[in-house]
Amino acid sequence: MTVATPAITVVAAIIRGNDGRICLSRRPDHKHQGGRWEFPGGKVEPGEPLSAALARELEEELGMQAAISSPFMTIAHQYQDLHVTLHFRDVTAWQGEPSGCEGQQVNWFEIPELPALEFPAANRPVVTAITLPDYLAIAPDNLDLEALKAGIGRLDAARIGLYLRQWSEHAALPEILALCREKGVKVWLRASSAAWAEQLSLQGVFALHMPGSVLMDCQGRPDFAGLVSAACHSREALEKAADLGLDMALVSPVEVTASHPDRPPLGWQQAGEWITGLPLACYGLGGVSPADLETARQYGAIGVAGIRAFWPGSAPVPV
Ligand SMILES: Nc1nc2c([nH]c(=O)n2[C@@H]2O[C@H](COP(=O)(O)OP(=O)(O)OP(=O)(O)O)[C@@H](O)[C@H]2O)c(=O)[nH]1
Ligand SMILES: [Mg+2]
Repeated sequence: MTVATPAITVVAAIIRGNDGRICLSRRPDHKHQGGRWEFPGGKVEPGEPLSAALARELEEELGMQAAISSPFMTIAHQYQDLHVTLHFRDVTAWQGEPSGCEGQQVNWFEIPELPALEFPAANRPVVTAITLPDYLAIAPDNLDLEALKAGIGRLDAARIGLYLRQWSEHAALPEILALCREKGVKVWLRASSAAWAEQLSLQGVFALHMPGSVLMDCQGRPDFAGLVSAACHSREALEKAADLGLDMALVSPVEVTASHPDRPPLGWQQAGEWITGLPLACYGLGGVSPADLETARQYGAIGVAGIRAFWPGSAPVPV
């Protein structure tokens, strides 16, 4: 017999300082998930808008006022004793200096420090998502090596990652990865099979990306030290990616694309219904551009991806 556990809705803040650091607090020992670092926040009251709930919690817990927030990611998680729906929101403007009004420890951390901290189990996907770029550029097919290298040189590495769809078996791959490392560009590399992914020991690959067919054949999370993503065109594929414990998904096609004009698009509404709550950092792909980031966030994706609108052909992409 399964016993229903209580279910709560929580809103939590990703407080981003001007210097790029993130403000976290430590949960008091006696509370649920006590002693772990958390994104400050708390329970949403019935009928309360999420933004108002977050502003209230931040005033109560950290003494900061008029915090303006926007959606980043929603995760539903079943603890042994509690079901939580966590709405994580970005906070970039506020008044007052955050401090521990309830006696809790408060600290600012650099983003690369976050994955090593101890968080509640539900937080793993949002911590990963915070380390990811907002945009993912897919290198166009059939580029020659010089054009690829020139484009890499023009990528704004702080905001755009690079998916190499055609270069996994190319002799110049080590050279390309070395260039990306030098430029600080995070690289997603196509996994041609799950077995291939497991044999991979390339330096400097940030993430493995599995096409939909590879995901369907995959029996477990590939044994790869970096992050793993998958192409998902259905709710079932997203659930499989989540069940395998993957980190990310490229969800497509969100809109009609020039390359597949006959393929019916999902639309953001449908994509959002599939994505919201899953423990995966999702990028919307297909007929989208960098200007769609805010829309993507409204519907539960953390970023947007594509070829034409993202790849810097002869000039940097404005983001
Ligand atoms: N604030 C916050 N809560 C989280 C995070 N991750 C996570 O699983 N939770 C869970 O979500 C719930 C949040 O409730 P809370 O204890 O902060 O609620 P609250 O501020 O309203 O406190 P109160 O019940 O003492 O009034 C807890 O069960 C907590 O374990 C997180 O990053 N931030
Ligand atoms: Mg709280």
